[in-house]
Amino acid sequence: MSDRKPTIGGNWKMNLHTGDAKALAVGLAEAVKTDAVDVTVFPAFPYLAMVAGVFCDAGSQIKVGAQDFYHQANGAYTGEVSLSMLKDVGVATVLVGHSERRHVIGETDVLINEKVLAALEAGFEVVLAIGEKLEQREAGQTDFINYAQMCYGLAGVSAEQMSKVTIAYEPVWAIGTGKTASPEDAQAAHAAIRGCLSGIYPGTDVYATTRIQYGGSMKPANAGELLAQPDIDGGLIGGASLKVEDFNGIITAAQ
Ligand SMILES: O=C(CO)COP(=O)(O)O
Repeated sequence: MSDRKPTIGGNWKMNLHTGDAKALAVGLAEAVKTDAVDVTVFPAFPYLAMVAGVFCDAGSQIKVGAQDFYHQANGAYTGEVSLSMLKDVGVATVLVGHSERRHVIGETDVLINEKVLAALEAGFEVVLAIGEKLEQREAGQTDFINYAQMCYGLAGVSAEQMSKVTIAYEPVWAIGTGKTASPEDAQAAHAAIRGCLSGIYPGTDVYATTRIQYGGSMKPANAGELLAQPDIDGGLIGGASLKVEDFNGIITAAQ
């Protein structure tokens, strides 16, 4: 067991509306009482303020994060949301580089890096998601892809700023598919990611202090084994974060 505090995120993706988002937030505020795990949920933009308000009113420790943002301060960027707007509605954490933004929306490594730098500059906590596609795994490129996505994503990020960064390792083939990386495979990838961090930040303790979450079909039934691995410090959960019982089951497994 490392002394890194476990961190569990719930990525609600493009799911839920006012009624069920509120019910989920209220249910989580009632159910999640632990201080032993950092818990953050990532609702869709229209519900950020409402969910933050529910947690604030309930005195809950659960934090609210945004699934995306634009890195420019303001101006003519139709459809985009800035970091200062997010701060304004109680958001202090942002997700960057999720595979759905990389591979469905088409975000590049350059844009991902600009977002990471802007968010850290603005004082946000950043969850940088990385992970290989199935064909890359089958070609034996898992560690290389993770290394490359981290090198691009973290370019210009100082060792000091890394205290605000969490890495989320999400093998693309495991997301929403019901296929989870085995605890041994996930541990091997996480250990390699930690090795990359020691290469990117030589002579520092960044490799030891940075938290690395696993994401990809994590559920209460498999969370215990995954979270017991020495280099897995938490989870980034999609489907199972949409039900209080399932999400809280994973949080309980992380304690
Ligand atoms: O993409 C994920 C979290 O960001 C994982 O999604 P699932 O838990 O639904 O596989």
